[in-house]
Amino acid sequence: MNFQFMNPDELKAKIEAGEEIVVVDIRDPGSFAAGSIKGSLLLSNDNVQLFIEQTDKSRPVIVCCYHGNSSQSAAQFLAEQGFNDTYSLQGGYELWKTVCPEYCH
Ligand SMILES: O=S(=O)([O-])[S-]
Repeated sequence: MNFQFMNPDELKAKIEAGEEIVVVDIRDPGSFAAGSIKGSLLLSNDNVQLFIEQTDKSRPVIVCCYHGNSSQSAAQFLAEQGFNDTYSLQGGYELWKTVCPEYCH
């Protein structure tokens, strides 16, 4: 199973439709605290195992990083852990905050 790409407009549509998605953010905690996608959770080496164990693997997981590069390997990693529907957010948070400022906090 390989990851796919998702652009900010597609993610916004899923949020607005109330879809049961999981958005994870792999940036550093300071950046996450300064601004993140509404409803996202910070994923780090400290909590990734728990996340893998406790998350329904059929739910779509969207990985956010700074610019959409490192999220690709994280999305691939999660796909290899059994997640069936994983995505790398194109452009990362830097693009997200310009396209969807209403879904930032
Ligand atoms: O590699 S990254 O800058 O997209 S996190």
